[in-house]
Amino acid sequence: MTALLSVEGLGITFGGLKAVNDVSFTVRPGEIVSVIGPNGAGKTTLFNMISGVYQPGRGRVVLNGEDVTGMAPHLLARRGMSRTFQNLQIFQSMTVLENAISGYHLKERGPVLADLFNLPSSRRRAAAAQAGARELLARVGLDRAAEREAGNLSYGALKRLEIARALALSPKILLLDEPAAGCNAVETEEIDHLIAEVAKSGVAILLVEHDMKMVMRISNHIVVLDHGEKIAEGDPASVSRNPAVIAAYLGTDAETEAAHADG
Ligand SMILES: Nc1ncnc2c1ncn2[C@@H]1O[C@H](COP(=O)(O)OP(=O)(O)OP(=O)(O)O)[C@@H](O)[C@H]1O
Repeated sequence: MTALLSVEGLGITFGGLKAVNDVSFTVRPGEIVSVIGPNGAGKTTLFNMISGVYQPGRGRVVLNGEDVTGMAPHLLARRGMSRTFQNLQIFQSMTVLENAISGYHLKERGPVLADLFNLPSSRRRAAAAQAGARELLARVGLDRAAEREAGNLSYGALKRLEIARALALSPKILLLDEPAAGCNAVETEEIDHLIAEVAKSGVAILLVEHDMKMVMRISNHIVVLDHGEKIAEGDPASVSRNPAVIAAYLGTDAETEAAHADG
């Protein structure tokens, strides 16, 4: 199957620091690809370039055959790219349902006058958004919490709500920035299942995550960054055995040990 997303030689420099340098990889429909690496490796910066938050200094982002390098997030959303952020972007004082509905408004902005005068077209859009939002809440296991204030949800439930909102855009690819950060083991497992289910439906998933157990469990493919460079990529088993990866996480002693073990 051909790539849905191609990242080609992407790079950016901040005041002389090559935060990301010449990084390339691809993501296919239904595939779960994770980007890992030690703190400061460049994961979030890479995400920000792919999702149009930062303008890359070098390289290209190709989505579904179209060069979308540096394209604004709302234009990427219309082309099928949706993302969540490391810090929750939930409206705490709104209900769970209202939060899910807000995802639809990102996509389906109708004419302002129609909304202002509450015309039938505007009412139809609102009803469709509400029905869609309820379906999404069922999909992420929050249907029974629809009328609750979002601020009263557990952290894991808030993370799932954020994924529901991103799914309202009917993405072809979903970028998840640390979806399990701050979650306990049970909540992480719920998010695991949700991500796997979304991928199974054909949506490509690109993930940045620190929880290594989760990454190893759910990823089809892993890209490893260190100091802005891609130092390895492959399936979970090969990446976890890779001496360069072990060294990046644990220091050079581990690299020496791994080299001895291999030799
Ligand atoms: N806007 C910015 N201006 C200057 N330097 C930046 C900026 N954003 C990131 N950096 C630097 O770029 C490097 C990569 O940072 P980045 O946040 O992408 O790493 P990360 O792998 O996501 O780290 P973490 O795992 O800690 O979230 C770091 O050295 C960071 O200090």
